[in-house]
Amino acid sequence: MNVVTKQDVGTVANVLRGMEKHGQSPWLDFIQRSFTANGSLQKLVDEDGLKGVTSNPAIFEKAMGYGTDYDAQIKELLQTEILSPGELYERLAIDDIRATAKVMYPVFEATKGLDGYVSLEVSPYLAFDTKGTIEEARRLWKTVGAQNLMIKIPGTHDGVPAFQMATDEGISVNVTLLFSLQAYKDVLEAYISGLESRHARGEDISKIASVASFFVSRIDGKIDAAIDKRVAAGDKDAEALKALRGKVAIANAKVAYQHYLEVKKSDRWQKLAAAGAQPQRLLWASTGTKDKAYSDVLYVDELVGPETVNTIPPATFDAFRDHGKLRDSLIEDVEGAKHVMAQQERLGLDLHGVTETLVKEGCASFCDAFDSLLGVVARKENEILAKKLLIQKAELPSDIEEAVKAETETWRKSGDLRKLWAKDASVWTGGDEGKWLKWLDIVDDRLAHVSELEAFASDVKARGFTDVLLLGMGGSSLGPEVIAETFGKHAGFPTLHVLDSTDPQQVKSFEGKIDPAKTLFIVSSKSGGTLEPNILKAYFFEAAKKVLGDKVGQNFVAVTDPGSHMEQVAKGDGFWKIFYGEKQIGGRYSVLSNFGLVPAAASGLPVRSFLESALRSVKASAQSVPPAFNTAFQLGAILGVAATKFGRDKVTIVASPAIYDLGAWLEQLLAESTGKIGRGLVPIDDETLGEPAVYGNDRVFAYLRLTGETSSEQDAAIAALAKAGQPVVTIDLDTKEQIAQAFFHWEFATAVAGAVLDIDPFDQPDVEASKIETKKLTTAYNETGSLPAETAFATDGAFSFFADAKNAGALKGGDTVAILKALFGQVKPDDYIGILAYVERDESTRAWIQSLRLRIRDALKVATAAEFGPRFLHSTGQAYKGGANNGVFLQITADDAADLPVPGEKYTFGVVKAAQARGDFDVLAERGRRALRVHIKGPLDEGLRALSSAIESAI
Ligand SMILES: O=C(CO)[C@@H](O)[C@H](O)[C@H](O)[C@H](O)COP(=O)(O)O
Ligand SMILES: O=C[C@H](O)COP(=O)(O)O
Repeated sequence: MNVVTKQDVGTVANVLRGMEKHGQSPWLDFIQRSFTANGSLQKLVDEDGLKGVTSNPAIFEKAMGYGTDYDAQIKELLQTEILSPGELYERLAIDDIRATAKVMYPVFEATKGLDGYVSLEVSPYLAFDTKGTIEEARRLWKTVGAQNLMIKIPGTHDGVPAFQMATDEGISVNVTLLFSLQAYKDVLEAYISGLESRHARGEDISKIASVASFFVSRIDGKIDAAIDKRVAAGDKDAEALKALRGKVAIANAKVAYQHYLEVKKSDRWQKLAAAGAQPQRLLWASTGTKDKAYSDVLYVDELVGPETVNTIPPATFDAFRDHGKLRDSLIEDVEGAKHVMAQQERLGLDLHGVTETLVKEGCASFCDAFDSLLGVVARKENEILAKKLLIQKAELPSDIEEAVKAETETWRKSGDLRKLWAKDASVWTGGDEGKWLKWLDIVDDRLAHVSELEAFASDVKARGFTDVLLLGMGGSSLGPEVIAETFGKHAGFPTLHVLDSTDPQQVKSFEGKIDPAKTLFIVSSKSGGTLEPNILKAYFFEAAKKVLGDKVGQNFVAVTDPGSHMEQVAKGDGFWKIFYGEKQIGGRYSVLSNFGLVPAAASGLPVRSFLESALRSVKASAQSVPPAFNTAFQLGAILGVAATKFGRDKVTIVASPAIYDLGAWLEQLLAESTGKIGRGLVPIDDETLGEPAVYGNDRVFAYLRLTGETSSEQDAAIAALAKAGQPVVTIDLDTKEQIAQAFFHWEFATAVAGAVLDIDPFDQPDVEASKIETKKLTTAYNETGSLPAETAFATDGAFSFFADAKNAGALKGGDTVAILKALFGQVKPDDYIGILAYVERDESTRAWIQSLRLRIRDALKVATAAEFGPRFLHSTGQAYKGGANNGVFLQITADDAADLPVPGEKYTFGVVKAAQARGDFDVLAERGRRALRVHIKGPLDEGLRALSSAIESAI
């Protein structure tokens, strides 16, 4: 806009100034930071008599989306605050609006509140949301805090009630996106009603200003196009149609203005006017000429009239200054305008339909502009924050990449990410998903209460505990385990151990690691009813009581949901503290709630900065981030699309050695969330990478890479896989602390993948099924003193083989190698093999299972899962039973060298573990899975060695 050139001064500005004499105020449909800052806006006020400014999402997109005007402030804000792109945009926009309001304030004062306004629009995403609109209008009104502000609200069916409420509350509003006479009438009615209700309460109505932004040129754009089409098609009314070209928009505006004049005369209005009310002026918007065949000032020249505003885009402003003409055009030939309106109707141009379409398109195009604006802000934010955020890189074959792009665009158009944040279950199956989404807000919530956790940490330190032993399963143990394994011991704090097994040997080993008198026990169970933490609590409580006597409870802390059985137990047993979880968060999404934070604090992890790191991830996935820029969404879309459209359902998790245990947490999240109703993602964790040749076409590789401590073998293997055309997503963590970000990132991605898979990612129906089977068996044991008898279908030396009738039939029998051959012979390409070992999980068994799985993978070229029972029952077990039937399972049980009693029960830990294995197998069989159980008699290490060599011979 050439407003600052010298020769313009005092010469050609008069036509704009002259508008005032005709009762019309020229406003500017434009905002830009540099334009305000360098005095250009002031110059328009001084020289052209500019009386107001409007903005909209498209205007801010142009202002912020290009150039560097805002970069310095973005950097400055991000240095001290953790903001989402939406929050960042708002801060920038509000500063612009405030600066503009300051420039316009003298006009506001001089015109006694008639002019001098600057408009700020509510988020375009709220155009069909009354509640959201009024809330945002209130918030923006308060935050900007300028008398000469107008909040812009779209005049949609849902916007109008919000506008009425805002008026009633004393907020000045610019109602935008008005195209039809009827919509305008509704808006004026709402304005009057809003003023009336406020006046009836005795409140001042004289300070409220309002304009109704009636869009002009877009009407001609649509109507003219329809005319041209019909004329080209040889319409019989071609001449009459041609005569309407470029006429309907102005006629429509003139007729609307007549309505304004009539209402002003009404008694209703007169009463309000007497009480000091200001009329709601019509504001002509969309007044830039689009059709080059018309005058470039058509929609200014032809709409001049008293008590109106024209918000003019910069180029039109310049053009009007140069060659605009002033006359009272608005009230000229009103009959002619009515005739045009009647003609368009007679000729079937359907102005009604056109205006409805224009409202929808107008809302959609403001959303598009806002998406693009927020995308730019998100990109700038990512560039500035750089390594403070996880950095995700996807290397995808082109067909998957295209499909992910299409999925992204579907989500952008549907606004489903905003629905996800609004906890709208329609994003998934429309079931009760909305009740399980508190994890979206938990980081903010915990940060607000972080001082409680910090106080707990100092108390733990002060009490001088040497160890913390957490007793829990799945969602209650895996997050704490990642924290323990990743961060190790913090100086001055106890060492954190996590016990999630009923294997008697494993329980004993943990008991051996601690001194109960100097140990803080954290009993962790969301439901409070899970068997394992209850019996582990019973065991260690009794053990600790032996040394601590009546004070034993003081060494125990519970983390549980309010009202649970565990809460009662903790109260009854005089636990030192009870920390509560959130009922609206499922176990596997609970790591950033007290379930992860309490053990983290107890072990000395600085929870505040951990949570602040997590908050960065929350903000990076916020509802304001368009899907293309939301990396957690992208991850979820890749996993969902790769599984549903390309048969790549095995998510192979690779993690740098220092953060290796993230995979254990992640496999629960992915498997339990998605593996159900015959579909889902199968996580493959900790399977050392091989040559590209050992993989089929059923995988996606997710590489969690700690940049300072990478493994060159992993890097090379991943590079080779990407080169070979395997889909690879690499997520770089700059610090270990960023596992906090990874937690939220993956939770969000999993929720998205669940939506793509069209499942409920928050239930776990099949985990419950095996819990029920186990319960039946332990109850039977308590009643009869033994587990129900079972018969092996074959035995061979130290091995006995068990299966249901169908599996036993398929495996036939014979010696160990023959049976194993029959089992592995059933494996097809794209299947996976699960080794499910109910033995102590220690270094040597982990090394054993790892080497076995790799031999199987390399021989059969299928994915392998290496799991320990009963731990995996609360994790991947869900997918094995509920997901696709593409798993082949070898369950391993063994005689326990020694057993341990469970205080207060007839059954022992060994019995529980046996019941769990049998319950697990029964459900696998019942779900038609290919499965075999091998039981090892005698010394475990010998049995495992013999089993390995038999498997070696069988594959
Ligand atoms: O509604 C107001 C002012 O109240 C304007 O900012 C309005 O949004 C703009 O005039 C239009 O969006 C511009 O429309 P167009 O020139 O793109 O058709
Ligand atoms: O993943 C959850 C486990 O099944 C444990 O559940 P819980 O925390 O209710 O004891």
